[in-house]
This record gives sequence, C-alpha cells and structure tokens, in this order.
Amino acid sequence: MSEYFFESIEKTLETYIPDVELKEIKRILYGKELRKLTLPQTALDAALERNFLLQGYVFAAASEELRAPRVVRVGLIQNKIVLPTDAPVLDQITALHKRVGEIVEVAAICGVNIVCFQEAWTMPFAFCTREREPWTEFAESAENGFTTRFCQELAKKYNMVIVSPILERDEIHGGTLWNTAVVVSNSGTVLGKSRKNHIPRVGDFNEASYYMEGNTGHRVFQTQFGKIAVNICYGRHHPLNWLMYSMHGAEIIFNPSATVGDLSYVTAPDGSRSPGLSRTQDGLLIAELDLNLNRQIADKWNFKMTGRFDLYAKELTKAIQHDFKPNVVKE
Ligand SMILES: NC(=O)NCCC(=O)O
Repeated sequence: MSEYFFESIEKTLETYIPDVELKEIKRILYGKELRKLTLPQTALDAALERNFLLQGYVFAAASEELRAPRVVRVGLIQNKIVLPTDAPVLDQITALHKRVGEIVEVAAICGVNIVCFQEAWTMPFAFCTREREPWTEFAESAENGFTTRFCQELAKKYNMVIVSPILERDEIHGGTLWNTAVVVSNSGTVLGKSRKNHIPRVGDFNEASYYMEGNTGHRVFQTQFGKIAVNICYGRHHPLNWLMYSMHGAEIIFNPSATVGDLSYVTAPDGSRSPGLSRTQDGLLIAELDLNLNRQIADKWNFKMTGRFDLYAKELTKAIQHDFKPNVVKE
C-alpha cells in the first residue's frame, strides 16, 4: 500500500463532501466564503514550474463615503529546507535564500506589497532538538547579517516590505541569541526588529535554551502599506500579546511560525479566514485586504470602548504580586 500523506483540511473536504454541504461547512469554518483572487497566468505558471502552491483570497470591506478603500496585498511563504541538515551551514542558508527568492519573485508578479517568511526561515527548525551545534551558527545580525542584506536587495528590487524572521545574534550584547523578525522597508532600509516575546516550554518545543525572551515590547512598524507588527509563533497563544500590538496601532499582525500543524492562514477582524496551504508542500498564500475593515469592525463591536482596560490594568497589577489574594467568596 502506498504511503498516505494528509495534505490539507480543504483538500479532504473538497474531495469527499458534496457541493451543497461543502458551502455550509465552509461558511461555518471560514466565517464567509472569500472570493478567490484572480492571479496573473504568468505567476500561476511560474508557481507550477517552481513546484509550490499559489493561492489568493480577497478580504473586502464595505465602501465608505469619506474614506477611500485602503487595499494592500500581503503574502505568506511556507517552505521546506532545501539541503540536508548536515550540509555546510552557509550552503544551507544560501540554498534557502535562492528558494525563497524565487517565490518572492512570483509574489512580486502578483502585486504583493508586504511578504512574511516563516519563523527562523534560514535554517532547519532545530529548536526542538536541544542540540547546540551547528544550529547556533545559523544566527546572524539583524541589522547587517547576510540574510538581512539579501532581503534588502529583494525589497528594493520588488518595492516590497519584507518580514524576515531569523535567529539573531546580538553582538552588542555579548553575542546573545534572540528569535527576531527583521522588518525591511520597501525602500530597502531596515526599519527595525521585533523579538519573540513568549518562548514555548511545551514538551520538546522547549526553546528556552536557544534564545531569550524578547525585550522589544509590542513594536509596530509604520510602512507605506500600513502599520504592521509581528507576533512570532508561540506568542499567538497569549491573547494579551495580540491586544498589545493592537493597542500600539497595528493594522496587520503577522504570526510567522514553525510548528506541528497546518496553520498558515489569514484571518480578518470579522472572524472570517482563508483556507490554509498544504501541510506538505511549499507555498505562497496571498491575501488582498481592505484595511478599512479594521475600523468598520471596531465600530460595530466596540471592543476598545467596552474593554475596561483600566479595570484589568489594576487587577493585573495586584494579581502579579507574590502575596496576591484571589477574590474568591467562600461560605
Ligand atoms: N516555534 C514555536 O514557537 N512553536 C510553538 C508551537 C506553536 O505555537 O504552534
């Protein structure tokens, strides 16, 4: 019997569920059925030839009288490693640059304005091995490392903002390691970096000995295409982490990850989401977003107005004290 590979939830649903039920299932799973983005034939051909999936969806917003639509295209790239993990370190990094570079070229044909690579994209996902060498050798300077310079070239060439999550070596602070997303402006300038705030300590996903807890807070980057933030991987399980990026004004929050599931998707403030890519193949997922949807949904649900943040700020300040007494009423 040939080996069975689970490709994606969507593929399985589309293969086995009749159309009428499928429509309803998709509505429940995705909030609403998103329109597929019409992509240029040259891009579709190039993706086929370069052996990666290419999909695109549109997250529309209602038209407004006083504001023009603020449409931006974002791209998310997922990719396998190219060379075996015992190949020379620089060869592994260079091969990944080449692979991701050819996907970015297709993103450019599709008019992507901001592209985000996966967590620690220049290396095999080694953080769950607990080995030191050679993995720490993949760490680079966020400001002028080999990979950042590569991204600066791409950003300039394609007029695209690039979110490049790497293992960072910070020479200014004694060569310490961090899990960092470098944000490169479409001008090619390094806008800055944002470090992973929460480190998983989940069984073998114990990354604490590889890098330190981030100290860049909830930084938001003002780009030509909108205000963006990066909540790296495990940080997604911490609702306050999302909240704080939003408090600082983020309009798009990227969540680059290296994990065990099929989790690469795009979701909008109205709760709708795109399908994910394949669990086994490289891919580029594009979403066309009208950023006006952010305020429309904020006005509809009033979460910021009803959030009672003052109340929580006071309660949390008390709750973190060592002598905190939980507010429990007993008979
Ligand atoms: N890399 C990482 O943070 N993995 C944690 C697992 C997850 O958040 O899915």
